[in-house]
Amino acid sequence: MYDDSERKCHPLLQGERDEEYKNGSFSSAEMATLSSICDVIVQPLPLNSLDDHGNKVEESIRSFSTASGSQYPIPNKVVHLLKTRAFLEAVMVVKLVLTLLSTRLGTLLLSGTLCLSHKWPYVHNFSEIPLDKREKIVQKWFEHRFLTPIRLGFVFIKTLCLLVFFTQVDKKANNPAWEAIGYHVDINEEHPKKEQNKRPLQKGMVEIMKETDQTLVHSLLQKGLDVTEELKENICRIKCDVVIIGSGCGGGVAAAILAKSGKKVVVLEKGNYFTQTDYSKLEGPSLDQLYESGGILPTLDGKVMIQAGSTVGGGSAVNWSACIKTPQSLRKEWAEEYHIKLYESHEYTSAMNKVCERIGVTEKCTKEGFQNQVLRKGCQNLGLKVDSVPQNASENHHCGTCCYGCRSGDKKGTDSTWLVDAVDHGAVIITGCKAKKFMVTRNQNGKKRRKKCLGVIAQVLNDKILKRLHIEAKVTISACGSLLTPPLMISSGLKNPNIGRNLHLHPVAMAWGYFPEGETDDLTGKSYEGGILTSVHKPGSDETYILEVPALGPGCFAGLTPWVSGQDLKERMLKYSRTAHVFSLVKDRGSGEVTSAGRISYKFSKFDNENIKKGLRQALRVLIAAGAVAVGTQRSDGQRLKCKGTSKEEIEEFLETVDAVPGPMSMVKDWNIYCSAHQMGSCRMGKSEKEGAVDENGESWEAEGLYVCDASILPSAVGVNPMITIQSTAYCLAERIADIFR
Ligand SMILES: Cc1cc2nc3c(=O)[nH]c(=O)nc-3n(C[C@H](O)[C@H](O)[C@H](O)COP(=O)(O)OP(=O)(O)OC[C@H]3O[C@@H](n4cnc5c(N)ncnc54)[C@H](O)[C@@H]3O)c2cc1C
Ligand SMILES: CCCCCCCCCCCCCCCC=O
Repeated sequence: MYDDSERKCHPLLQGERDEEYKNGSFSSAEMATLSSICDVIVQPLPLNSLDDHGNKVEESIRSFSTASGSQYPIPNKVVHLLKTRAFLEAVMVVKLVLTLLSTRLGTLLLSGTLCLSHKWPYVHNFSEIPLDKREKIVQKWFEHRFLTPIRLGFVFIKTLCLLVFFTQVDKKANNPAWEAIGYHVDINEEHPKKEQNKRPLQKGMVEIMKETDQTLVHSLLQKGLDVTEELKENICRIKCDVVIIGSGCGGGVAAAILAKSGKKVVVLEKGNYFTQTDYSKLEGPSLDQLYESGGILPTLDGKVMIQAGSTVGGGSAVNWSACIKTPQSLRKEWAEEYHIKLYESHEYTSAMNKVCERIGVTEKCTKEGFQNQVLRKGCQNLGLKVDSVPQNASENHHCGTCCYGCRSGDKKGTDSTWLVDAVDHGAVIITGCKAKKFMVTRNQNGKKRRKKCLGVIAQVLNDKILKRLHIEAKVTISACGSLLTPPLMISSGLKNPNIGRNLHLHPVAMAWGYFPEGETDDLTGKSYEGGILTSVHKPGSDETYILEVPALGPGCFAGLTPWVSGQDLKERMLKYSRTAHVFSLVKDRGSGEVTSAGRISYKFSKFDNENIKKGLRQALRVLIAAGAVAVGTQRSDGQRLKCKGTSKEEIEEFLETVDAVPGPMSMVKDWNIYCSAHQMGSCRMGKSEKEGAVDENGESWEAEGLYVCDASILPSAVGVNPMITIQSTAYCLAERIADIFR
């Protein structure tokens, strides 16, 4: 257990909150209904219901079996997440479900005869119905083929309830369910590598959350910035050569290259700055503080759960360290089909080499974790190619929690590489600072572009500071990532039709396999231990899927697990530490749109569905070949197969039933939720303003002096983990911008 005085992590990453959770716009009746739905999702079971076949049941399992999702503050935290993280329609469908089920008539409408009894008043509210009947009602709605918005409301409640239940922690950073599911987090684990410099970016850092109206200007002046204050308008005006919005893969590289070229660079980052000594390894607080929308970012139809980083270092601070160079075939495609000659140039090859060198890419880790062992063993047993995945970390890096920030300090995100170079050359990073609008005017000389960008207006994310920042710069670079660069450009009045379109997600379908301790001794460790993504199966150039393994903490694992009954969910979670996931990632031809923050629509193409199906079936074959005793998919009906003693024919028969099923909003009985951690293409490069939002130098076709240096400019989906491609592209564009300056 942890003694608070010893706690060594950032308060924001510790998790527990003292203040009461308010219920917002939900009435007490609706809160009672929500609690009774959470009571179904995480269901109190009879004491010996999770018996391990008569063996002595550990006390932790007994208390896990009786635990309920209705326990305070779980429903209240669900409401808090809905209010703070969900898009409007999600809140509306949940509100509709709760309002209806809080009345007898509404419950009758949604539940039919299951809400009737012989006792007065004969028709009951949902929260008054016995648990077994409530479970039947929820099961019915999960497979209801009509009124699918109502089903989506139940799906959102299920996902949030499970995420909260398995990620909430007490003041000692403990969760009562973790012992039962075999999960353990030691937040006080010493850093194997004594960090040389506690906060390597400090000398260039202005952290808005630590400033006040009285201190901000002084802090900015101290960093050598040209700052003037306009008291009447409450504006703090900063002048610099280059302002970069976003400190992730693209922004970090651009900041380093341009600062090194002698330019005064200001980086705006809406997230906060955390270093290895701040990270807690706690899933809940880390999702909340280090991820866009707290890690809860579904597409508008609920079909894809999206994750993107939002902290200093952006995605590179939370990603899984896979460093795969841009495939030669893709470089050829981008050069020939999209006419982006950069990608067939030596300039780009050289940039990739410099990027790999700067972020310390190593070829092969010394020891693989459980899930990567499963992938490797299954591929080898099937005679499939399986490669090691280069990492931007040392070869003996096995922290396993890079997805919550690398506490070992071994992973080389932009926060410990490119941004360090930038501040070493005078760059200033302003955190907790959200760009709201580019300052765009008509271009007087009108030579290059109709408009000209003069800089950016930013909001400080600290309600104790009333000032707004106006940053004037010769060059403005948007590096907000594919989900947020387009909304920023659109809210600044830019109209190029490619802005916010052609969004690619690399959709991921997950398969799982269970490997009981002691039954497959060659597969050691637990699902959440060791290097996250160190092996990959790439079937071949004509295929457009790859197989890899994910990092899933208990909350995300449970949130993605199909819920078929309270008993089944708890039985599945008891197997958490020895359940391996293998995902199939598709180089998508389908695409989506993101024209305002947090509102993402996306459509799978027929081609993508075919490849998802192929990849998912192959993932299941790999899991079976690795020796899983049971395998399954994330399909809503809990699609699975017991493998022991199953014949090849039975396996193939099962695989025939595996498909790329639609999402929860589609009018089908069985649906699936996919995932995405790679977003790209929503402001793609093009050889004309018809074909792209920016030109081959990354400059907006509409506004002179406005550039984009993030994944949004990529012409299409990459097909492999994109970090090297993004950083190398940013490297080339920043060098070109520096040349323009020269
Ligand atoms: C969980 C996860 C695992 C991944 N694993 C890998 C991997 O192993 N290998 C790999 O190659 N790729 C991986 N990726 C993908 C890779 O990290 C991303 O593709 C990459 O980080 C995208 O770079 P970017 O520059 O486009 O944006 P990001 O790196 O996302 O950076 C954008 C930054 O801009 C900030 N921002 C946005 N809007 C504003 C605003 N208005 N004002 C101020 N700041 C703003 C955001 O807070 C964020 O910090 C992973 C991604 C995730 C989420
Ligand atoms: C509340 C449940 C949210 C669950 C989201 C889980 C998202 C996992 C992302 C899986 C995609 C992996 C893509 C490859 C990442 C490495 O490059």
